[in-house]
Amino acid sequence: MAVAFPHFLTPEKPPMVSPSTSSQIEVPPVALTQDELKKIAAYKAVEYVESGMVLGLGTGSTAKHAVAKIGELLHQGKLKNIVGVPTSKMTHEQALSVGIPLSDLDKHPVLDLAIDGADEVDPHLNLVKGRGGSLLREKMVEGACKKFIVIVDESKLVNHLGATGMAMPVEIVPFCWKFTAERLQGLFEHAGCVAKLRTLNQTGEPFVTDNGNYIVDLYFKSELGDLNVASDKILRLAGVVEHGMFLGMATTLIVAGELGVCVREK
Ligand SMILES: O=C[C@H](O)[C@H](O)[C@H](O)COP(=O)(O)O
Repeated sequence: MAVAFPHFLTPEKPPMVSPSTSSQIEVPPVALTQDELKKIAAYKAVEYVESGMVLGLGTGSTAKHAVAKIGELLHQGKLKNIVGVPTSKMTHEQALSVGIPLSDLDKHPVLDLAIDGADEVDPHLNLVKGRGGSLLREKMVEGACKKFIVIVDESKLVNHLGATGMAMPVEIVPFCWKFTAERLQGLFEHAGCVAKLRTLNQTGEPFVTDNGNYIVDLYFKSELGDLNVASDKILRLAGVVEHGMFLGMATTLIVAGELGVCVREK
């Protein structure tokens, strides 16, 4: 499945020393860092960007590499007439700083392509997103795109969403958040769910999203079961704004790993 690294990335991967010049000692390549893998996936996704496109600009430590590369290509004149719709305040700032003209869903209700990272990706290209605090704007923007490319390093691949003991984020309104958190936990008692309000490390104050809401992270001890059923149950709860399961939305997955970069269309 893995394919060779594209030529523009080879400088990032130290060359093997040829046996003929190294007295038969082969020096193994230095392992790439997680950030280098994220950059490889992001740059691969940017190859899909064409002049004139309206782009959904993702959020996070992987998506930021794509935003930076798009800005660089615009600056070099290799891309023209790009309009970006950012999925967070942070991406809005970054996109402006690298010179990407911005718009929103009111002016551009249909987008050509979105590129964004994810916290988990399952074999059906379902995603968990929002561990960095963004999910609502991402879901709105990426749901309006004709093509949605997810970019990850291989550590994000899982067999089942939410089965790793990691957070499944749910954005809720601040009003009576304890009540909502308890009801969320109660929905998934069968899966040993524990619901925790996300707080800031320094102050212990609630983390506040770009939309002025709170996030409750759900932790499961066993498998969640049918994801669409779980999604419906969460969304039916008054007080919930959105959750971080992105089901059936991604059209393309780009994974970077030690063996290379792999592209999978849905
Ligand atoms: O809340 C953050 C977003 O959903 C990110 O896209 C997601 O958390 C992946 O972020 P990163 O690329 O930093 O791992």
